[in-house]
Amino acid sequence: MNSNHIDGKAVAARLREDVALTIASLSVTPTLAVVLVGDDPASQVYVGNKVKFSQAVGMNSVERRLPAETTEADVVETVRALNADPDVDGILVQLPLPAHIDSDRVIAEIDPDKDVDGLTEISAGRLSLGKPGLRPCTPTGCVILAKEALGDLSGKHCVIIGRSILVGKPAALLFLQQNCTVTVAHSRTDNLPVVCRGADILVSAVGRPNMVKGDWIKAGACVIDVGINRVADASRKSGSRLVGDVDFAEAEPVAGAITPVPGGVGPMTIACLLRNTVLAACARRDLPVPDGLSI
Ligand SMILES: Nc1nc(=O)c2c([nH]1)NC[C@@H]1CN(c3ccc(C(=O)N[C@@H](CCC(=O)O)C(=O)O)cc3)C=[N+]21
Repeated sequence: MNSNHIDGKAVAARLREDVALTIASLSVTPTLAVVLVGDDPASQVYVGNKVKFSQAVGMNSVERRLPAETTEADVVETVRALNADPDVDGILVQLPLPAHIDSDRVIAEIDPDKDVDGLTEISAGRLSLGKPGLRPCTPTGCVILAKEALGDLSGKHCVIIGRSILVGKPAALLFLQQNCTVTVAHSRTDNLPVVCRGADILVSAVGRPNMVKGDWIKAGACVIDVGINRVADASRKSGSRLVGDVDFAEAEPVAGAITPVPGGVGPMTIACLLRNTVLAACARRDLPVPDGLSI
């Protein structure tokens, strides 16, 4: 691995180790519940990984697999039962849900104190107000990786491309909390390459393969690539491969530090989910934030 690559797999493994050590020191075993509706193969892989890693760190894992034709009312009922179960610390409803189900309605049912995805209105409000609460996993992973490369982020200009509820917006608030100067750019931003060239930290969360070019990047900048895009590749047995939003070949020689895809932000998302589950387990019992899990 090149010296300016940020090794998300290694940082995630370290975070999972910290999670495992924390769990070993607690008098309770945190429990993560995952709700999966339907049989989208990509979702099955993520859910499988979540279950595998939660068990590896010594956490209990509960799965609720429901058929694709499950009604919205039945999914809501499943979430309510997990809310009411005192042994369940974290609830994740895998997205996207089948088209006949309103995911906003389902997410609104999740007890905010068990909302390990940080997606409820209460969690978003707590983040926005700077109050304690559960933060979305992917943006948290971005902050941890930027700190891995740069240390203290105070005063850095962070440009985020993308304003999604899942990544862009919460990332802006989390980098602001790190005392960054934050710019949120998006599809209507004028002179996007010029805006990006002002960034000390460039976070791309768009979902367009190879969109961010080398000349969009300030020399020495830290580049965090959230995009996970599958593109055709006839040279692969599978016929495809994953690429980020950043044109890696162009960006790598310019950047001071850069996350690869795969092996960058993706593994951090799952590690942060496990971290959130431990944080939820502690907060629900009025225990302090464990040493080693603060960022
Ligand atoms: N409620 C909810 N919360 C989520 O956080 C959520 C979700 N729904 N639905 C699906 C997306 C997608 N997602 C990923 C997590 C890890 C990798 C990951 O670890 N990727 C590996 C590569 C995996 C591969 O090779 O296929 C990597 O980037 O290195 C990818 C994608 C979480 N999501």
